[in-house]
Amino acid sequence: MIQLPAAFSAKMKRILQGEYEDYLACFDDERLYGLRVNEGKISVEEFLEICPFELRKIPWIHNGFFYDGESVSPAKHPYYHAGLYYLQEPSAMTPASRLPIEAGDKVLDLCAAPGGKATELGAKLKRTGMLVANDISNSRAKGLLKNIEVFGIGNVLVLSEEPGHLIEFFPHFFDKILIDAPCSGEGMFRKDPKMIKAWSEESPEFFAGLQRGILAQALAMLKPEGMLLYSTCTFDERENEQMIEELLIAHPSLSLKNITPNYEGFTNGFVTLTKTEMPEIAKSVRIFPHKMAGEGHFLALLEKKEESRPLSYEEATYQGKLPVEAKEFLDLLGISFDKSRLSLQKERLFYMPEGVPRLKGLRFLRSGLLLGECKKNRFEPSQALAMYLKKEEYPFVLDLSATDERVLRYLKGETIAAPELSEKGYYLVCVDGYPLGWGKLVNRMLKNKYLPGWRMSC
Ligand SMILES: C[S@@+](CC[C@H](N)C(=O)[O-])C[C@H]1O[C@@H](n2cnc3c(N)ncnc32)[C@H](O)[C@@H]1O
Repeated sequence: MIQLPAAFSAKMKRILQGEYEDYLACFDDERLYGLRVNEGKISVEEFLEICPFELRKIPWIHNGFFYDGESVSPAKHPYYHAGLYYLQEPSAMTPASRLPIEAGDKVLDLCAAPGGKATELGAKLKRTGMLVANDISNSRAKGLLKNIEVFGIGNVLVLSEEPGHLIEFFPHFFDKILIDAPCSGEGMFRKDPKMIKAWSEESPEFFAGLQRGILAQALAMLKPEGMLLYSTCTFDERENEQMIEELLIAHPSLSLKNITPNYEGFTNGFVTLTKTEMPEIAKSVRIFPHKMAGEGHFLALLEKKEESRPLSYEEATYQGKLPVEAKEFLDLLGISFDKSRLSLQKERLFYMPEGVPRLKGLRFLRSGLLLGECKKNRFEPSQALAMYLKKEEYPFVLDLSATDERVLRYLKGETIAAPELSEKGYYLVCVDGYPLGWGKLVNRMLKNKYLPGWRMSC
Protein backbone atom coordinates (compact mmCIF):
# COMPACT_ATOMS: atom_id res chain seq x y z
CA MET A 1 0.00 0.00 0.00
CA ILE A 2 1.42 3.37 -1.03
CA GLN A 3 2.36 5.77 1.77
CA LEU A 4 1.48 9.36 0.87
CA PRO A 5 2.23 12.43 3.03
CA ALA A 6 -0.81 13.19 5.18
CA ALA A 7 -1.05 16.82 4.00
CA PHE A 8 -0.99 15.68 0.38
CA SER A 9 -3.68 13.04 0.96
CA ALA A 10 -5.90 15.60 2.68
CA LYS A 11 -5.52 17.95 -0.27
CA MET A 12 -6.31 15.23 -2.81
CA LYS A 13 -9.42 14.22 -0.82
CA ARG A 14 -10.55 17.85 -0.95
CA ILE A 15 -9.87 18.14 -4.69
CA LEU A 16 -11.18 14.74 -5.77
CA GLN A 17 -13.87 14.15 -3.14
CA GLY A 18 -15.71 10.91 -4.08
CA GLU A 19 -13.00 9.94 -6.57
CA TYR A 20 -10.17 9.88 -4.05
CA GLU A 21 -10.33 6.08 -3.55
CA ASP A 22 -10.12 5.55 -7.34
CA TYR A 23 -7.04 7.76 -7.41
CA LEU A 24 -5.40 5.76 -4.60
CA ALA A 25 -6.28 2.46 -6.27
CA CYS A 26 -4.43 3.42 -9.46
CA PHE A 27 -1.09 3.30 -7.60
CA ASP A 28 -1.41 -0.49 -8.03
CA ASP A 29 -1.72 -0.25 -11.81
CA GLU A 30 1.14 -1.23 -14.09
CA ARG A 31 3.64 1.43 -15.12
CA LEU A 32 2.95 3.10 -18.47
CA TYR A 33 5.59 3.45 -21.17
CA GLY A 34 5.16 5.80 -24.12
CA LEU A 35 6.87 6.32 -27.49
CA ARG A 36 6.29 9.36 -29.72
CA VAL A 37 7.05 9.19 -33.44
CA ASN A 38 9.27 11.95 -34.87
CA GLU A 39 7.16 13.16 -37.78
CA GLY A 40 10.00 15.42 -38.83
CA LYS A 41 11.71 12.22 -40.05
CA ILE A 42 9.00 9.64 -40.69
CA SER A 43 5.22 9.48 -40.94
CA VAL A 44 3.31 7.47 -38.35
CA GLU A 45 2.15 5.04 -41.08
CA GLU A 46 5.71 4.44 -42.32
CA PHE A 47 6.96 3.97 -38.79
CA LEU A 48 4.28 1.39 -38.00
CA GLU A 49 5.38 -0.58 -41.07
CA ILE A 50 8.98 -0.89 -39.86
CA CYS A 51 8.51 -0.84 -36.06
CA PRO A 52 9.93 -4.08 -34.64
CA PHE A 53 8.01 -4.07 -31.35
CA GLU A 54 4.34 -4.13 -30.49
CA LEU A 55 2.65 -0.78 -30.01
CA ARG A 56 -0.78 0.30 -28.81
CA LYS A 57 -2.21 3.71 -29.75
CA ILE A 58 -2.34 6.43 -27.11
CA PRO A 59 -5.89 7.62 -27.84
CA TRP A 60 -5.31 11.36 -27.33
CA ILE A 61 -1.90 11.69 -29.06
CA HIS A 62 -1.97 11.19 -32.83
CA ASN A 63 1.72 10.12 -32.99
CA GLY A 64 1.95 8.51 -29.53
CA PHE A 65 1.98 4.81 -28.60
CA PHE A 66 2.20 2.63 -25.51
CA TYR A 67 4.80 -0.13 -25.48
CA ASP A 68 5.54 -2.85 -22.99
CA GLY A 69 8.58 -1.51 -21.18
CA GLU A 70 8.95 -4.71 -19.18
CA SER A 71 9.65 -6.82 -22.27
CA VAL A 72 11.16 -4.47 -24.91
CA SER A 73 13.85 -1.76 -24.80
CA PRO A 74 13.21 0.73 -27.64
CA ALA A 75 16.14 2.88 -26.42
CA LYS A 76 18.52 0.13 -27.52
CA HIS A 77 17.20 -0.12 -31.07
CA PRO A 78 19.09 1.64 -33.91
CA TYR A 79 15.87 3.51 -34.88
CA TYR A 80 16.12 5.32 -31.54
CA HIS A 81 19.62 6.48 -32.47
CA ALA A 82 18.29 7.54 -35.86
CA GLY A 83 15.87 9.85 -34.00
CA LEU A 84 12.72 8.13 -35.24
CA TYR A 85 11.06 8.39 -31.82
CA TYR A 86 11.27 9.82 -28.33
CA LEU A 87 10.41 7.84 -25.20
CA GLN A 88 8.07 9.79 -22.98
CA GLU A 89 5.39 9.27 -20.37
CA PRO A 90 2.04 9.50 -22.25
CA SER A 91 0.51 12.49 -20.40
CA ALA A 92 3.75 14.43 -20.89
CA MET A 93 3.12 14.25 -24.65
CA THR A 94 -0.03 16.34 -24.25
CA PRO A 95 1.29 19.93 -23.88
CA ALA A 96 3.32 20.01 -27.12
CA SER A 97 0.50 18.21 -28.95
CA ARG A 98 -1.99 20.93 -27.98
CA LEU A 99 0.11 24.02 -28.81
CA PRO A 100 -0.87 24.80 -32.41
CA ILE A 101 2.33 25.27 -34.38
CA GLU A 102 2.25 26.72 -37.88
CA ALA A 103 4.97 26.70 -40.53
CA GLY A 104 7.31 29.64 -40.02
CA ASP A 105 6.42 30.19 -36.35
CA LYS A 106 9.00 31.45 -33.92
CA VAL A 107 8.59 29.11 -30.95
CA LEU A 108 10.06 29.32 -27.45
CA ASP A 109 10.25 26.40 -25.04
CA LEU A 110 11.39 28.21 -21.93
CA CYS A 111 11.91 25.27 -19.53
CA ALA A 112 12.88 22.75 -22.13
CA ALA A 113 15.36 20.20 -20.76
CA PRO A 114 15.67 17.34 -21.51
CA GLY A 115 13.57 18.11 -24.58
CA GLY A 116 10.49 15.92 -24.31
CA LYS A 117 8.37 18.76 -25.60
CA ALA A 118 10.94 20.78 -27.53
CA THR A 119 11.62 17.79 -29.81
CA GLU A 120 7.94 17.61 -30.73
CA LEU A 121 7.70 21.39 -31.26
CA GLY A 122 10.77 21.26 -33.52
CA ALA A 123 9.37 18.30 -35.46
CA LYS A 124 6.10 20.20 -35.99
CA LEU A 125 7.99 23.15 -37.49
CA LYS A 126 9.24 20.88 -40.29
CA ARG A 127 12.48 22.83 -40.92
CA THR A 128 10.67 26.21 -41.00
CA GLY A 129 10.67 29.11 -38.54
CA MET A 130 12.74 28.93 -35.39
CA LEU A 131 12.77 26.94 -32.17
CA VAL A 132 14.42 28.53 -29.16
CA ALA A 133 14.90 25.86 -26.49
CA ASN A 134 16.07 27.14 -23.12
CA ASP A 135 16.71 25.67 -19.71
CA ILE A 136 18.22 27.46 -16.75
CA SER A 137 20.27 24.38 -15.87
CA ASN A 138 23.38 24.13 -18.01
CA SER A 139 23.91 20.43 -17.32
CA ARG A 140 20.31 19.62 -18.27
CA ALA A 141 20.59 21.83 -21.36
CA LYS A 142 23.41 19.57 -22.63
CA GLY A 143 21.00 16.62 -22.71
CA LEU A 144 18.46 18.89 -24.40
CA LEU A 145 20.94 19.75 -27.15
CA LYS A 146 21.65 16.09 -27.81
CA ASN A 147 17.97 15.19 -28.06
CA ILE A 148 17.32 18.10 -30.41
CA GLU A 149 20.21 17.08 -32.64
CA VAL A 150 19.23 13.40 -32.65
CA PHE A 151 15.78 14.53 -33.77
CA GLY A 152 17.37 16.35 -36.71
CA ILE A 153 16.10 19.81 -35.75
CA GLY A 154 18.27 22.48 -37.37
CA ASN A 155 16.40 25.79 -37.13
CA VAL A 156 17.21 26.08 -33.47
CA LEU A 157 18.89 28.04 -30.71
CA VAL A 158 19.67 26.08 -27.55
CA LEU A 159 20.21 28.35 -24.58
CA SER A 160 20.85 28.10 -20.89
CA GLU A 161 19.62 31.36 -19.46
CA GLU A 162 17.62 32.84 -16.67
CA PRO A 163 14.37 33.77 -18.53
CA GLY A 164 14.52 37.42 -17.45
CA HIS A 165 17.77 37.82 -19.35
CA LEU A 166 16.15 36.66 -22.58
CA ILE A 167 13.63 39.52 -22.71
CA GLU A 168 16.03 42.18 -24.02
CA PHE A 169 16.98 39.85 -26.90
CA PHE A 170 13.49 38.61 -27.74
CA PRO A 171 10.97 41.36 -26.86
CA HIS A 172 7.46 40.41 -28.14
CA PHE A 173 9.22 38.05 -30.52
CA PHE A 174 7.57 34.63 -30.30
CA ASP A 175 4.40 33.40 -31.99
CA LYS A 176 4.15 30.45 -29.59
CA ILE A 177 5.60 29.80 -26.15
CA LEU A 178 5.54 26.64 -24.08
CA ILE A 179 6.15 26.80 -20.36
CA ASP A 180 6.44 23.33 -18.93
CA ALA A 181 7.04 24.76 -15.53
CA PRO A 182 9.20 23.49 -12.70
CA CYS A 183 6.59 22.29 -10.19
CA SER A 184 6.00 20.28 -7.04
CA GLY A 185 5.63 17.13 -9.19
CA GLU A 186 2.63 15.60 -7.39
CA GLY A 187 1.42 14.09 -10.66
CA MET A 188 4.58 11.98 -10.85
CA PHE A 189 4.20 10.28 -7.44
CA ARG A 190 2.97 7.05 -9.04
CA LYS A 191 5.67 6.88 -11.73
CA ASP A 192 8.53 8.02 -9.55
CA PRO A 193 8.21 7.47 -5.77
CA LYS A 194 11.37 9.57 -5.26
CA MET A 195 9.14 12.56 -5.98
CA ILE A 196 7.13 11.72 -2.85
CA LYS A 197 10.28 11.95 -0.75
CA ALA A 198 11.25 15.27 -2.34
CA TRP A 199 7.80 16.78 -1.66
CA SER A 200 6.94 18.92 1.35
CA GLU A 201 3.85 20.86 2.30
CA GLU A 202 5.70 24.06 1.34
CA SER A 203 6.60 22.81 -2.18
CA PRO A 204 3.50 24.15 -4.01
CA GLU A 205 3.91 27.65 -2.56
CA PHE A 206 7.61 27.64 -3.40
CA PHE A 207 7.04 26.54 -7.00
CA ALA A 208 4.11 28.93 -7.43
CA GLY A 209 6.57 31.77 -6.77
CA LEU A 210 8.90 30.47 -9.48
CA GLN A 211 6.07 29.92 -11.93
CA ARG A 212 4.69 33.43 -11.40
CA GLY A 213 8.07 34.91 -12.31
CA ILE A 214 8.57 32.67 -15.36
CA LEU A 215 5.09 33.43 -16.70
CA ALA A 216 5.61 37.20 -16.40
CA GLN A 217 8.94 36.92 -18.20
CA ALA A 218 7.47 34.75 -20.94
CA LEU A 219 4.62 37.20 -21.55
CA ALA A 220 7.12 39.95 -22.29
CA MET A 221 8.45 37.77 -25.12
CA LEU A 222 5.07 36.80 -26.60
CA LYS A 223 3.91 38.55 -29.76
CA PRO A 224 0.52 40.23 -29.88
CA GLU A 225 -1.83 37.47 -31.21
CA GLY A 226 0.67 34.91 -29.89
CA MET A 227 -0.24 31.82 -27.86
CA LEU A 228 1.28 30.45 -24.68
CA LEU A 229 0.73 26.97 -23.31
CA TYR A 230 1.38 26.55 -19.60
CA SER A 231 1.71 23.06 -18.13
CA THR A 232 2.65 21.41 -14.87
CA CYS A 233 2.78 17.84 -13.63
CA THR A 234 1.20 18.61 -10.29
CA PHE A 235 -2.25 18.74 -8.69
CA ASP A 236 -2.04 21.75 -6.38
CA GLU A 237 -4.41 24.53 -7.46
CA ARG A 238 -1.93 27.26 -6.49
CA GLU A 239 0.32 26.06 -9.30
CA ASN A 240 -2.57 25.41 -11.68
CA GLU A 241 -6.00 27.08 -11.76
CA GLN A 242 -5.03 29.88 -9.37
CA MET A 243 -1.82 30.64 -11.27
CA ILE A 244 -3.79 31.11 -14.49
CA GLU A 245 -6.60 32.98 -12.74
CA GLU A 246 -4.10 35.47 -11.33
CA LEU A 247 -2.53 35.92 -14.75
CA LEU A 248 -5.87 36.54 -16.47
CA ILE A 249 -6.82 39.13 -13.87
CA ALA A 250 -3.48 40.94 -14.18
CA HIS A 251 -3.48 40.86 -18.01
CA PRO A 252 -6.85 41.66 -19.59
CA SER A 253 -5.30 41.15 -23.04
CA LEU A 254 -5.04 37.42 -22.29
CA SER A 255 -7.80 34.91 -22.76
CA LEU A 256 -8.03 31.19 -22.26
CA LYS A 257 -8.62 28.97 -25.27
CA ASN A 258 -10.12 25.52 -25.39
CA ILE A 259 -7.60 22.70 -25.51
CA THR A 260 -8.27 20.92 -28.79
CA PRO A 261 -8.74 18.22 -29.81
CA ASN A 262 -10.57 17.33 -26.61
CA TYR A 263 -10.36 13.82 -25.16
CA GLU A 264 -12.97 12.04 -23.08
CA GLY A 265 -10.41 11.33 -20.34
CA PHE A 266 -9.55 15.02 -19.86
CA THR A 267 -11.11 16.78 -16.86
CA ASN A 268 -12.01 20.47 -17.06
CA GLY A 269 -10.00 22.80 -14.83
CA PHE A 270 -11.87 23.30 -11.54
CA VAL A 271 -13.75 26.62 -11.33
CA THR A 272 -14.34 25.85 -7.65
CA LEU A 273 -10.61 25.89 -7.00
CA THR A 274 -10.19 29.47 -8.23
CA LYS A 275 -10.38 32.33 -5.76
CA THR A 276 -13.00 34.23 -7.81
CA GLU A 277 -15.06 31.32 -9.17
CA MET A 278 -13.74 32.20 -12.63
CA PRO A 279 -15.89 30.28 -15.17
CA GLU A 280 -13.31 30.58 -17.94
CA ILE A 281 -10.89 28.35 -16.03
CA ALA A 282 -12.97 25.33 -17.10
CA LYS A 283 -11.19 25.63 -20.46
CA SER A 284 -7.97 24.45 -18.84
CA VAL A 285 -7.41 20.70 -18.61
CA ARG A 286 -6.45 18.38 -15.81
CA ILE A 287 -5.19 14.88 -16.37
CA PHE A 288 -5.81 12.42 -13.54
CA PRO A 289 -4.27 8.93 -13.56
CA HIS A 290 -7.52 7.30 -12.43
CA LYS A 291 -9.39 8.79 -15.41
CA MET A 292 -7.01 8.01 -18.25
CA ALA A 293 -3.82 6.09 -18.96
CA GLY A 294 -1.31 8.78 -17.99
CA GLU A 295 0.22 10.54 -14.99
CA GLY A 296 -1.13 13.76 -13.45
CA HIS A 297 -0.86 16.98 -15.48
CA PHE A 298 -2.41 20.40 -15.94
CA LEU A 299 -2.57 22.47 -19.15
CA ALA A 300 -3.83 25.94 -20.00
CA LEU A 301 -3.64 27.58 -23.43
CA LEU A 302 -3.61 31.38 -23.45
CA GLU A 303 -3.90 33.83 -26.31
CA LYS A 304 -2.69 37.41 -26.23
CA LYS A 305 -5.01 39.88 -27.95
CA GLU A 306 -3.13 43.10 -28.29
CA GLU A 307 -2.51 45.73 -30.91
CA SER A 308 0.50 44.66 -32.90
CA ARG A 309 3.55 46.78 -32.29
CA PRO A 310 6.66 47.40 -34.33
CA LEU A 311 9.36 44.85 -33.64
CA SER A 312 12.06 46.28 -31.44
CA TYR A 313 14.99 43.96 -31.91
CA GLU A 314 17.91 44.09 -34.24
CA GLU A 315 18.46 41.20 -36.63
CA ALA A 316 21.89 39.64 -36.71
CA THR A 317 23.75 39.66 -40.01
CA TYR A 318 26.19 37.03 -41.18
CA GLN A 319 29.07 37.09 -43.59
CA GLY A 320 27.92 34.18 -45.74
CA LYS A 321 31.56 33.64 -46.78
CA LEU A 322 32.70 30.06 -47.21
CA PRO A 323 36.05 28.35 -47.52
CA VAL A 324 36.19 26.50 -50.84
CA GLU A 325 36.18 23.00 -49.24
CA ALA A 326 33.02 23.83 -47.31
CA LYS A 327 31.38 25.18 -50.44
CA GLU A 328 32.25 22.01 -52.36
CA PHE A 329 30.72 19.87 -49.61
CA LEU A 330 27.55 21.95 -49.31
CA ASP A 331 27.15 21.86 -53.10
CA LEU A 332 26.81 18.08 -52.81
CA LEU A 333 23.75 18.45 -50.59
CA GLY A 334 20.27 18.54 -52.03
CA ILE A 335 19.48 21.61 -49.98
CA SER A 336 19.51 25.20 -51.18
CA PHE A 337 21.16 27.30 -48.51
CA ASP A 338 20.37 30.99 -48.06
CA LYS A 339 23.95 32.33 -48.07
CA SER A 340 23.08 35.24 -45.82
CA ARG A 341 22.36 32.74 -43.02
CA LEU A 342 25.74 30.94 -43.18
CA SER A 343 27.87 31.90 -40.22
CA LEU A 344 31.51 30.90 -39.84
CA GLN A 345 32.52 31.15 -36.18
CA LYS A 346 36.21 30.35 -35.84
CA GLU A 347 36.40 26.96 -37.63
CA ARG A 348 32.77 26.03 -37.19
CA LEU A 349 30.18 26.64 -39.86
CA PHE A 350 26.54 27.17 -38.83
CA TYR A 351 23.31 27.61 -40.73
CA MET A 352 21.28 30.11 -38.74
CA PRO A 353 17.48 30.17 -38.55
CA GLU A 354 15.82 33.02 -40.43
CA GLY A 355 15.40 36.31 -38.56
CA VAL A 356 17.67 35.64 -35.59
CA PRO A 357 18.20 38.66 -33.35
CA ARG A 358 21.63 39.66 -32.14
CA LEU A 359 22.73 37.09 -29.58
CA LYS A 360 25.86 38.63 -28.11
CA GLY A 361 25.77 38.24 -24.34
CA LEU A 362 23.59 35.12 -24.27
CA ARG A 363 24.77 31.78 -22.97
CA PHE A 364 23.96 29.40 -25.77
CA LEU A 365 24.92 25.80 -26.34
CA ARG A 366 24.01 25.96 -30.00
CA SER A 367 23.00 28.68 -32.42
CA GLY A 368 21.67 27.25 -35.65
CA LEU A 369 22.52 23.99 -37.35
CA LEU A 370 26.18 23.09 -36.96
CA LEU A 371 27.13 22.08 -40.51
CA GLY A 372 30.72 21.14 -39.82
CA GLU A 373 34.25 22.28 -39.21
CA CYS A 374 36.53 23.96 -41.73
CA LYS A 375 39.90 22.37 -41.03
CA LYS A 376 43.05 23.11 -42.99
CA ASN A 377 42.16 22.28 -46.62
CA ARG A 378 39.22 20.09 -45.66
CA PHE A 379 35.66 20.23 -44.39
CA GLU A 380 34.43 17.80 -41.74
CA PRO A 381 30.63 17.48 -41.70
CA SER A 382 29.03 17.39 -38.27
CA GLN A 383 26.93 14.79 -36.50
CA ALA A 384 24.09 17.33 -36.33
CA LEU A 385 24.16 17.70 -40.12
CA ALA A 386 23.98 13.92 -40.59
CA MET A 387 20.89 13.81 -38.36
CA TYR A 388 19.31 16.77 -40.15
CA LEU A 389 19.71 15.28 -43.62
CA LYS A 390 17.32 12.99 -45.37
CA LYS A 391 19.00 10.07 -47.13
CA GLU A 392 18.19 11.42 -50.59
CA GLU A 393 19.86 14.76 -49.81
CA TYR A 394 23.39 13.35 -49.93
CA PRO A 395 24.79 11.32 -52.83
CA PHE A 396 27.10 8.90 -50.98
CA VAL A 397 25.17 6.62 -48.66
CA LEU A 398 25.80 3.35 -46.88
CA ASP A 399 22.29 2.14 -46.10
CA LEU A 400 22.30 -0.82 -43.73
CA SER A 401 19.39 -2.93 -42.61
CA ALA A 402 18.60 -2.81 -38.87
CA THR A 403 19.47 -6.51 -38.74
CA ASP A 404 22.97 -5.94 -40.24
CA GLU A 405 25.46 -6.51 -37.42
CA ARG A 406 27.49 -3.53 -38.71
CA VAL A 407 24.82 -1.11 -37.45
CA LEU A 408 25.48 -1.78 -33.77
CA ARG A 409 29.21 -1.88 -34.38
CA TYR A 410 28.97 1.50 -36.09
CA LEU A 411 26.97 2.92 -33.15
CA LYS A 412 29.64 1.63 -30.76
CA GLY A 413 32.28 3.57 -32.66
CA GLU A 414 34.00 0.72 -34.49
CA THR A 415 35.51 0.86 -37.98
CA ILE A 416 33.38 -1.30 -40.28
CA ALA A 417 34.09 -3.08 -43.53
CA ALA A 418 32.22 -1.70 -46.51
CA PRO A 419 33.10 -3.91 -49.52
CA GLU A 420 30.05 -2.58 -51.38
CA LEU A 421 31.55 0.95 -51.55
CA SER A 422 34.41 2.12 -53.73
CA GLU A 423 34.68 5.93 -53.98
CA LYS A 424 36.78 7.52 -51.23
CA GLY A 425 35.29 10.17 -48.94
CA TYR A 426 32.40 10.82 -46.57
CA TYR A 427 29.43 8.47 -46.50
CA LEU A 428 26.14 9.02 -44.74
CA VAL A 429 25.56 5.84 -42.74
CA CYS A 430 21.86 5.02 -42.57
CA VAL A 431 19.71 2.36 -40.98
CA ASP A 432 16.84 1.37 -43.28
CA GLY A 433 17.13 4.75 -44.99
CA TYR A 434 17.42 6.93 -41.84
CA PRO A 435 20.77 8.64 -41.13
CA LEU A 436 22.85 7.72 -38.08
CA GLY A 437 26.08 9.61 -38.79
CA TRP A 438 29.15 9.85 -41.00
CA GLY A 439 31.88 7.43 -41.98
CA LYS A 440 34.94 8.04 -44.15
CA LEU A 441 35.89 5.39 -46.70
CA VAL A 442 39.53 4.42 -46.95
CA ASN A 443 40.48 1.10 -48.63
CA ARG A 444 36.92 -0.19 -48.42
CA MET A 445 36.94 0.29 -44.66
CA LEU A 446 34.65 2.91 -43.18
CA LYS A 447 36.41 4.99 -40.54
CA ASN A 448 33.93 5.77 -37.82
CA LYS A 449 32.90 9.44 -37.53
CA TYR A 450 29.98 8.84 -35.16
CA LEU A 451 30.16 11.47 -32.42
CA PRO A 452 32.24 9.94 -29.60
CA GLY A 453 29.92 11.25 -26.87
CA TRP A 454 26.94 9.55 -28.50
CA ARG A 455 28.45 6.11 -28.88
CA MET A 456 26.62 3.12 -27.44
CA SER A 457 28.42 1.46 -24.59
CA CYS A 458 29.24 -2.22 -25.08
C1 LIG B 1 9.24 20.00 -15.92
S1 LIG B 1 10.89 20.23 -16.31
C2 LIG B 1 10.86 20.42 -18.05
C3 LIG B 1 10.71 19.17 -18.81
C4 LIG B 1 10.82 19.38 -20.30
N1 LIG B 1 9.89 20.38 -20.77
C5 LIG B 1 10.59 18.10 -21.07
O1 LIG B 1 9.50 17.88 -21.53
O2 LIG B 1 11.56 17.34 -21.25
C6 LIG B 1 11.19 21.85 -15.78
C7 LIG B 1 12.52 22.41 -16.20
O3 LIG B 1 12.55 23.78 -15.80
C8 LIG B 1 13.88 24.13 -15.53
N2 LIG B 1 13.82 25.39 -14.76
C9 LIG B 1 13.69 25.58 -13.44
N3 LIG B 1 13.63 26.88 -13.15
C10 LIG B 1 13.72 27.54 -14.34
C11 LIG B 1 13.73 28.90 -14.72
N4 LIG B 1 13.62 29.86 -13.82
N5 LIG B 1 13.84 29.18 -16.02
C12 LIG B 1 13.96 28.20 -16.96
N6 LIG B 1 13.96 26.90 -16.66
C13 LIG B 1 13.82 26.58 -15.37
C14 LIG B 1 14.44 22.93 -14.83
O4 LIG B 1 15.87 22.88 -14.96
C15 LIG B 1 13.74 21.78 -15.55
O5 LIG B 1 14.58 21.26 -16.56
